[in-house]
Amino acid sequence: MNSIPHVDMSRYDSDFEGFVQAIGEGYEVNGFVALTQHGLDNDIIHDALDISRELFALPDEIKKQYHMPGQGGARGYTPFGTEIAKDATHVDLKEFWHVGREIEGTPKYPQLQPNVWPAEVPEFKTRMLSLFNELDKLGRRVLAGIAVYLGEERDYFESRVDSGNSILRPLHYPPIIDEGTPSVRAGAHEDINVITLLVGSREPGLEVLSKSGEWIPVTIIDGAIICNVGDMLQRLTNGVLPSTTHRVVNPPAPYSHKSRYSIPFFLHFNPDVVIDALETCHSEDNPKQFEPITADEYLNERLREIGLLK
Ligand SMILES: O=C(O)CCC(=O)C(=O)O
Ligand SMILES: [Fe+2]
Repeated sequence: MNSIPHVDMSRYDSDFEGFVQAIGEGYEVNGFVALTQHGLDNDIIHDALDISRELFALPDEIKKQYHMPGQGGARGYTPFGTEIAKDATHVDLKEFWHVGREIEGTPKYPQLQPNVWPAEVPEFKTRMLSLFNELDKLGRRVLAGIAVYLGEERDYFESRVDSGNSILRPLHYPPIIDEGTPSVRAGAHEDINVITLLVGSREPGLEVLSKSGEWIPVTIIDGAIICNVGDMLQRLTNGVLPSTTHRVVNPPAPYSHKSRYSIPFFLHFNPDVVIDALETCHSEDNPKQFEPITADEYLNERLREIGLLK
């Protein structure tokens, strides 16, 4: 692999079978693809990135008012130097805000906490929710392709993700002041969730670990959306679709003197979904590698490991 494969999303409507093969094979080999012709309005992406720049430019004292300790960083602000990649020794060089599914009335799952919005940046709410909804829709199309690739019905994931604990994460990596820091912008990790859709930064830094153990810089066509497999989908497929390790390294100058902004959308299962290997993904020769676990239990276990839940 010298970068990640590109998958043309317009084939979803024009050639679904072709789309299924392209996305399934892309994931089986790399765990990472870039989606082109995805139909997502560029203005929605740019408006969300612009407002996240405004948000992170607020003074720390203001941002910290929106930090909700004890909730696993599930909503609102998480300050610089809080998250640490699993098994890492140094914290990541980033701050972020978590937006969850916006729910009207009584939530079906109490695990989905209400959103927290910054009073100082009123448009943050509408812009983030429009990006959340668009990425949620796009993610479900990707999942329909994956379901068919795995020999399941096209709508296999629908009832399992429709009220999921999905998270939109505007991220800010500030300029690197101490060039000798042992920390990196985001230490090597795998995503916890089902799939991740990533919009934003075209600045260098994001790298994925190939099967042969080399770090490959992610280079993509402008406007494409990166989409990768998370640990929950890896468990569901008994490793057939790999959750690929990735990181964001500190770039060389002049990029190191500039902030980096990106917005991943972590698509999650509904909290009560039991993640257990699909029938098509295990056999006598390929026994189950993972114990069944609910999405909610698994999420909490992983949040403890990365320092977001005590
Ligand atoms: O900022 C990026 O490009 C990647 C972020 C990421 O991998 C994460 O937040 O899980
Ligand atoms: Fe990630």
